[in-house]
Amino acid sequence: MTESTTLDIWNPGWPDPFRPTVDADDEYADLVDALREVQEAVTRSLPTPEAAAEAAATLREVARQMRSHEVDEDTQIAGKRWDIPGKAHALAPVLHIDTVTDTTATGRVTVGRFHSGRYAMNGGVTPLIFDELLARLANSAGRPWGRTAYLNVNFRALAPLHTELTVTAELVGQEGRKRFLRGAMYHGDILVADVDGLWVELKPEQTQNISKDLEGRDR
Ligand SMILES: CCCCC/C=C\C/C=C\C/C=C\C/C=C\CCCC(=O)SCCNC(=O)CCNC(=O)[C@H](O)C(C)(C)COP(=O)(O)OP(=O)(O)OC[C@H]1O[C@@H](n2cnc3c(N)ncnc32)[C@H](O)[C@@H]1OP(=O)(O)O
Repeated sequence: MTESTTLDIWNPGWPDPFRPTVDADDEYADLVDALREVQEAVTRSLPTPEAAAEAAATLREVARQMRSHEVDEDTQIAGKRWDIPGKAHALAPVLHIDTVTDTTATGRVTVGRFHSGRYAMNGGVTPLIFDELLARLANSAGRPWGRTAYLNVNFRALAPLHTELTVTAELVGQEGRKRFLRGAMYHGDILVADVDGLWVELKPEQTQNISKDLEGRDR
């Protein structure tokens, strides 16, 4: 094994982003945690053909079970649990939102190899994290719902895996329906990425499909 491949073999001392704190009796959140664990474990593995075939059959069986509980998008839980990091959506990195004021928000995120480019966070994942925190701020403090119009992300340094990163967001201006936000991601003192984003307040006819999604939103 080369030195580079040993760098990212699972280390029990790393923070574990795949098991966020949820109530033990919160079965749905636990299901999504389990799915995150599968995503990470599959990503990290090189199973034998037999083991791969066995795992594929097991996963297809789980998919079959879940299809028997299928609901429409208004009713699904994935992505709508505002009360837990990652909102119970297995693709989204588990972002812990610590503070949201009228004009600022902060959070923490740790990603593993599922979200890796190569030994660092994939460049498509960074905007997902910014979108989550900046959107939460853009739409907080009683502001009517707005939609992301742009997110201009600058990648300043590699974002390490298995390491807690801090994320900040700030509302820097408002002009009519437009809300301008800025955000940054840090590894310790190192600026990893920053972002400029625009949220545009929706017109009444644009909100028809989302009112149900907003139920349970804390702010
Ligand atoms: C994969 C991981 C997933 C994790 C998922 C987790 C959860 C998800 C699940 C459930 C979610 C739960 C709740 C969420 C509920 C709903 C919301 C989700 C929202 C999104 O996830 S969203 C996705 C990305 N988002 C889009 O899909 C936007 C597509 N787009 C549009 O919907 C329109 O485009 C819109 C509305 C943005 C504007 O359209 P409009 O017609 O209302 O606005 P209009 O033209 O009047 O412009 C007004 C003024 O904004 C300026 N302006 C507009 N756009 C600009 C731009 N790009 N650059 C510079 N300026 C711009 C104009 O220049 C004008 O400026 P001025 O007034 O000064 O002239």
